[in-house]
This record gives sequence, C-alpha cells and structure tokens, in this order.
Amino acid sequence: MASSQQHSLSKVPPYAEYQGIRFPTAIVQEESLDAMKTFEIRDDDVVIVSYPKSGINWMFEVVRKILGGKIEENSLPIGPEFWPPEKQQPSYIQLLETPSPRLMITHLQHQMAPPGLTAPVNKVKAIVILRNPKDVCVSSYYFHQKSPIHKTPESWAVRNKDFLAGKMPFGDYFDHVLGWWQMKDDPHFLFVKYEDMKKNFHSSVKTIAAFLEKELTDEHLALILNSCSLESMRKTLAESGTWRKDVVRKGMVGDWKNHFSAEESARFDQKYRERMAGTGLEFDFE
Ligand SMILES: Nc1ncnc2c1ncn2[C@@H]1O[C@H](COP(=O)(O)OS(=O)(=O)O)[C@@H](OP(=O)(O)O)[C@H]1O
Repeated sequence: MASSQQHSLSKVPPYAEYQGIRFPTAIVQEESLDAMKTFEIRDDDVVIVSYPKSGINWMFEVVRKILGGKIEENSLPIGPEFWPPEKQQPSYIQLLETPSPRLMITHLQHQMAPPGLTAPVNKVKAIVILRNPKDVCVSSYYFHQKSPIHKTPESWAVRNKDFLAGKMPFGDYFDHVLGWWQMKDDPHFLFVKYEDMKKNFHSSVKTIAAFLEKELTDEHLALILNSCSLESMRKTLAESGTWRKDVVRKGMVGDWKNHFSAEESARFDQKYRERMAGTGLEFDFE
C-alpha cells in the first residue's frame, strides 16, 4: 500500500493491501494503519467494532443516545483508521485531540487494532456487533454499487465468490469475526448480534446500557427505541448529506434468501461449518 497525502476519490485505485488485507484507499491510508500500533486507547473510551455491513451505524446511534450529553451532541462514527477525503487530517489525529470520553468505531481486524483495545489489562468498553455472513454479503453487494469508495461488484455471482474467498475490503469475514471472538470472555467486551437486536430491540438496548453502566428511564429507553428504529434511521441518515445516506437499506434478517442460489448457499454453509466449528458462535439466518 502506498502512502498518500492526496487522496481525492477520483484519483486512487479502490483497494490496496496492507499486511495481506484489502483496504479502501479513499478512506484508509497506510499512515493511519501504521499509527494504530501506538494509538492510545483511553480507559474511558467506548469502541464499537464490526465487520463492514454488520450494523455498526445502528449500534453507533444506540450507544450515542444511551451515553447522551456531549457524546450524543458531537459524535460522528469516526474510526481511528480512517482518513475521509474531505478532511485535512487523518481521524486518529482528530481523535488524539478529542477530549474524553470518546466514542469511536472500527472495522479493523483484531490483530491490527490499537494494542490498548485488546490488551489483558484494558479498561475500555468495547462492543462488537456481529451479523450472519449471508446477509452481510448481500448488504455489501448493494452498498458497494452506491458507495464511491468501493468498487462496484461485477455481478452478484462474483460478489458471492469474492466474499467467500475473503477478497473484501477490511479482509475476510471469518478472520475478522473469529479474531474478535477471542475476546469473548473479556469483561470489557460485549458481543451483540444484529439478529438479536432485530428480534428484541428493547432487551438489547437494556443489555447495552447495563454494559455501559448507564441507567435508563422508561422515557429515555422509549426515545432510543423510537429514534433508532429502522424507519427513523432511514430518514435521519438519508438527510445527513454524508456517505451514511445509503447505509439503511432493507434492514432485515434473511434477505440472503432472495439472492443466494441453492449452490451458493451450500458453499457458504460448508465454509461456515469449516471456519466456525467448535467456536460456539452461531447465528440466526432466518
Ligand atoms: N435501525 C436499523 N435497524 C435495522 N437495520 C439497520 C438499521 N440501521 C442500519 N441497518 C442496516 O445495517 C446495514 C448496514 O450496516 P453498517 O452500518 O455496518 O454499514 S457500514 O459498514 O458502516 O457501511 C444495512 O443492512 P442491509 O439493509 O441488509 O443492507 C442497514 O439497512
């Protein structure tokens, strides 16, 4: 991966590799990835982690509304590895200058994350949002057709194969999920599945608030449930005038059934069994 201070969207190739992982060069630069090795995580940081298209924006809205105050007022989903083209400086520098408490997101794999996030002595609170790979694959297929930072998939069949082969921005889905799953017994980590949020949003929000040590009044809870519903978020993000305008699409579990052939599904199932066997990690696919 070549480092570049000039990274207007039209001039860069869509992806470059860093330590064997593909990154969208329009928003992730080598300098930022290098900086992750020493980027300081603070004890009172809250970090949301996900593989792309797993619901990180949904989780971000929920968490910022639970935390309230300055975090709710000021926060945009900023990842320390990002360098949005419209910004003069990389996000990690902006985050260094951000007063505590900070709320940030990351799509980095476990081994590339700032060491303070995964160290045994960490005090940070990290929430990992996970989603079944079939729906993630479909979500990426549509998002990458719209997003200027991604290559438009050649076809559904190619996207399906590339996803299983791990040829995706931010790397292989299974590597990503299994890397972070190593933290499952760490009390500073909370793992939440997209499918569980869909099934019982009310209890998911309460679990997340308890993890963040925030008491929610009934009124506050109702406000979160309402403002983070699929339709509310569709409206607010569509009006955001940012890349987030295309984030909310169907927002359902099982859309893969409208896209996968029987053969594609069987290939996914086999890969899933191979990679997930013995991890105890299971998803609802329906
Ligand atoms: N409120 C709410 N409820 C349910 N689902 C929601 C919500 N907000 C976002 N979404 C769905 O999350 C998918 C986008 O994931 P990410 O936010 O991780 O995308 S990104 O990686 O930041 O581009 C994308 O999934 P798909 O609809 O399957 O494409 C969004 O629709």
